[in-house]
Amino acid sequence: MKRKTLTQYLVEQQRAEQALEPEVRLLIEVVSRACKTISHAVSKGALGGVLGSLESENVQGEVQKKLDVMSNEVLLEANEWGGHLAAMASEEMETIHLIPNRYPKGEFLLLFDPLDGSSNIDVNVSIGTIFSVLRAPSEVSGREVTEQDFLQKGTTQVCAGYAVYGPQTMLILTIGRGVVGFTLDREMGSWILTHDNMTIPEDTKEFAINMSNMRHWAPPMRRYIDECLAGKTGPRGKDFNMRWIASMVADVHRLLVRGGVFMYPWDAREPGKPGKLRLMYEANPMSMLVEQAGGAATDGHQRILDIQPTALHQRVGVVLGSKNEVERVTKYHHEG
Ligand SMILES: O=P(O)(O)OC[C@H]1O[C@](O)(COP(=O)(O)O)[C@@H](O)[C@@H]1O
Ligand SMILES: [Mg+2]
Ligand SMILES: [Mg+2]
Repeated sequence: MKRKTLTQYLVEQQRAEQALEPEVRLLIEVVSRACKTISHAVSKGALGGVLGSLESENVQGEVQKKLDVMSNEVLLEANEWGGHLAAMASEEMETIHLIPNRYPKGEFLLLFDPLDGSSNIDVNVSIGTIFSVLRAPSEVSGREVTEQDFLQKGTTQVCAGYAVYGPQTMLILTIGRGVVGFTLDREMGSWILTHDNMTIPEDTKEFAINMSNMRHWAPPMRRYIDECLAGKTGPRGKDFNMRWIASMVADVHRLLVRGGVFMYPWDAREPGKPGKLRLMYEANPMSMLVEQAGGAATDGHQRILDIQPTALHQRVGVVLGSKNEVERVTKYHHEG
């Protein structure tokens, strides 16, 4: 059986289903090409001179890795001239990146975490790129896009996805009609549709959380994990398994393939911050994918996609994955 390429899938969606605007199709193609370039650099590792850190810090005060900066540049460069975007925003840039005047402008906004899982780069563990596409508000025609234009709820995302650079390089995508996965065929240089309907089972026996933060969690979070750890003889009546890769892309990819619940909750290390992960270019795109796959995503209190952003680099607590587990964690937070 001949498998579909990403281009064939997108053209089909555009033609037969009227589910995809031509500009969004082209935009996805450009992002996917940039991810191929990043994947190539990742696979070269030390041979390509991409390992290690720079002297610089990003806006979040995190030391930048060479690959963080390189991936950011690849995405900016690839998307600048396509004519589909009004502006871009990235984890690695303090403020938004306007499309230079020498290029045509479009009506979409692209947000990305160019390299997710930075702490795993040098140790050869799966990392990725996360992206989200919004429509620029209609009033922007005739004026410059501002940061405010990006501050839209996750429910307004036009599409979202990620590339995971692991044993295989894959691109996982939603255009609001389920979740599909493509595997990079390196010889052909093509993304091939290999996972045509990714779904997350409602129940699971696997959780992902950084347990080293346990003493800092809020009581509802501790309650949930304590109950999981109690296993068969505890209140849940079953044994749980735990995984923590420390690359959100790889952890979310696992639960899109076999279910599970992923959590990076608020903790008391920095009580003023709602969480570690970023709403606009980590939590929102992943929440759209998870919901489209039949799962759920909350910040422990409310649906992530319903949160009204107030800042580009806003952080958020994250609980996402198998629906019944996410609902349980959220219920424990409501009970206090
Ligand atoms: O090291 P920790 O605290 O467990 O954090 C791991 C989390 O941090 C992140 O690496 C943050 O992403 P960046 O690498 O893009 O900053 C997530 O991918 C991951 O879930
Ligand atoms: Mg990240
Ligand atoms: Mg990153």
